[in-house]
Amino acid sequence: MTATILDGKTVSAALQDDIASRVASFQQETGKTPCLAAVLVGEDPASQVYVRNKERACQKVGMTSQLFRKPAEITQAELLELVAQLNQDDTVSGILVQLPLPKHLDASEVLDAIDPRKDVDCFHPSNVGLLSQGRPNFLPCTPHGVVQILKHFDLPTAGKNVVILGRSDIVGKPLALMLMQRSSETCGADYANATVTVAHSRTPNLKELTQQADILVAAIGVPKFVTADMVKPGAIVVDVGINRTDDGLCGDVDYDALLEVAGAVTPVPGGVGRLTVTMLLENTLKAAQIQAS
Ligand SMILES: Nc1nc(=O)c2c([nH]1)NC[C@@H]1CN(c3ccc(C(=O)N[C@@H](CCC(=O)O)C(=O)O)cc3)C=[N+]21
Repeated sequence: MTATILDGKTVSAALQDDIASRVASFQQETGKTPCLAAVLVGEDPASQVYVRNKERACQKVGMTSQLFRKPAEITQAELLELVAQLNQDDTVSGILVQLPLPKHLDASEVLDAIDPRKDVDCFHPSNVGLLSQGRPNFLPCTPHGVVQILKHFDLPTAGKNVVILGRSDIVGKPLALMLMQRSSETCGADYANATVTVAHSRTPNLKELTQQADILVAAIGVPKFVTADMVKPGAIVVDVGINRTDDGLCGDVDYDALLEVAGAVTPVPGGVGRLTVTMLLENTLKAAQIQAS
């Protein structure tokens, strides 16, 4: 078998066209332009790439973006002051504080300080709470990107066994919440109603578990962790990992080996990462709409 390649670039381009036309309508109706404020602390090279991709994507759909670059030595109080200022700024629709932050800073306190109406990452506890109750304000960007790829290729999750490797607050946990959802409130009934298992570093007999998965999502941050013997023939494999190794960028799955076993697989780069950025644009437009109403 040769797996279908779930190309995120096509999906992303189609969604960005749609977002661009809705940005244009929003501008006509309100005279305003959605604006993303990104805060980048320190010089982490991966973060610089991501933030640049986000700025470029904003431009592409007709939104504005403002980048606030701060030295790694910024204090907690100074960072909180910046967030407070962006909360107050009526020209700023969405606020993103790029993670990870330097160790001396308390990331939770900073993220909790973001106005929930501008929380385009969907990290604020009130937005996470609403998501868990099936009445989301925003959908978190990477999990929403995973769903958009599945949707584009007509791969519904309802009634499927989904195994998620990784329990992070950014990917594993919120994706599990979304896919186990009962009804159509989140991404539609076809993209909910899954039987979800979340596995992590303390899960025993991992291989027996992953072999049961109709849809396997890897979000653990270990290069090529998922090998061909862990995958049920014909399964859909979604690779959320982005690892910088000596051989270049690679995901959490052994992509080349999986092509022979899986039914479908997302590439890295050019897979989920593309959608993460696009769903951030979606949320920035949503934030602008919330604030305009
Ligand atoms: N507050 C916050 N929100 C985030 O959403 C957030 C974050 N912090 N910190 C880091 C992770 C990671 N992330 C990615 C963004 C873009 C690509 C992306 O553009 N990927 C492209 C290019 C990859 C590359 O060239 O490095 C691709 O996969 O094709 C990937 C990953 C957002 N994150």
